[in-house]
Amino acid sequence: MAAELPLLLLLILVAPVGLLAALAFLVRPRAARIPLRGRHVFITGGSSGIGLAMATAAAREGARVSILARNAARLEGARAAIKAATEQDVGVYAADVRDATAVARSLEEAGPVDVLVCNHGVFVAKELEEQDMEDVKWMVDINLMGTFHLIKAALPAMKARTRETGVPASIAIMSSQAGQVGIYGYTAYSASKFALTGLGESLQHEVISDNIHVSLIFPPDTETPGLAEEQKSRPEVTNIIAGSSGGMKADDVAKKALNGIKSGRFIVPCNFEGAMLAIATSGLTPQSSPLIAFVEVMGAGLMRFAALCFQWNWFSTIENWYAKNKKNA
Ligand SMILES: NC(=O)C1=CN([C@@H]2O[C@H](COP(=O)(O)OP(=O)(O)OC[C@H]3O[C@@H](n4cnc5c(N)ncnc54)[C@H](OP(=O)(O)O)[C@@H]3O)[C@@H](O)[C@H]2O)C=CC1
Ligand SMILES: CCCCCCCCCCCCCCCC(=O)[C@@H](N)CO
Repeated sequence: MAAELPLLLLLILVAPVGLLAALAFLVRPRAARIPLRGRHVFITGGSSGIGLAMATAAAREGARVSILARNAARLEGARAAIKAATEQDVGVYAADVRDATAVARSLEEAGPVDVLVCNHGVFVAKELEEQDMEDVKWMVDINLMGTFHLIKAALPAMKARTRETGVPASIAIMSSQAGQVGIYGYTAYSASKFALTGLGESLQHEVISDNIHVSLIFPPDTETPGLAEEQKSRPEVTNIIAGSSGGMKADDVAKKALNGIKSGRFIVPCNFEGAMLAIATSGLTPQSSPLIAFVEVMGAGLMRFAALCFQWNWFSTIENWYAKNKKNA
């Protein structure tokens, strides 16, 4: 036994190092640094909440920032706020992401983009039975189809630009933790956000040869005008389950998002629960960091167990709430 002890210690030490070395060789796409200074960052939904926080932070880092949203007055308000905070002037484009022609026209006017942030998004939480099909379609049209319109319009010039400069570019897509796990009240919203993962994974394969990195960002509940509006009518059960992940401020989400973009991360979690969710849902997602890949490989079983505990808790919440409110009596 005593003779085997050094051997055992060696194995315990060597195995992880060997795994890490294997992962350093394996992980794809290769890690990249995507600078912001002096580059054109185009942010949809940049007039409010997370988008406005990202636009402000990017301007502060010396990027040339353009923002797109529908409401022209709110856009001008955002432009003035960013000017006051950073002394930088941003370009504003009034368009609805559902209108492919208007989106293309805005991108044409704004000029080639280095970092495209598809952040626009709408959400109304309701049980599907209570939700009108118009609202379902509205969320899918804006959150999913709008993102398609943007990427289709921006991609040709982005590719030409990376070919010309050799500097990597980024397409970032704002998802949500409700895009990693379906929860009560979010059938339509979750569907629109889960779909963005399929879009992003496939797109990353298609654009990697052009030195373009895709990032999917997964925030928890974040203090924004959008959340304040949502909370006026969000089902109580949704509030409780969404509370499993700690709320954040828009500025902190913006910082996490921009750091993820700059380091070319495919999956960008924003808080501790988000990091756990990312491991639990890592599946076949691209991964450029050997260290995070190591945590994913080692943590998989444990995170599955944690996930089952969360589901147990959520189903208990639902059961108790229905028992108390006699919904099915
Ligand atoms: N806040 C939260 O709790 C969370 C938010 N998210 C996601 O983050 C993103 C931003 O959310 P948040 O900051 O809260 O949102 P806000 O509601 O505060 O802002 C939404 C922005 O999107 C724009 N927008 C909405 N619809 C359209 C459209 N059809 N065409 C163009 N622009 C549009 C709005 O401008 P206008 O209305 O003038 O068009 C506004 O600038 C969304 O994708 C959301 O799903 C993810 C997780 C949590
Ligand atoms: C294995 C470990 C599991 C870790 C914990 C999981 C916690 C999940 C909570 C999901 C919260 C969803 C919030 C959606 C916010 C949003 O998008 C709306 N505000 C609309 O914008």
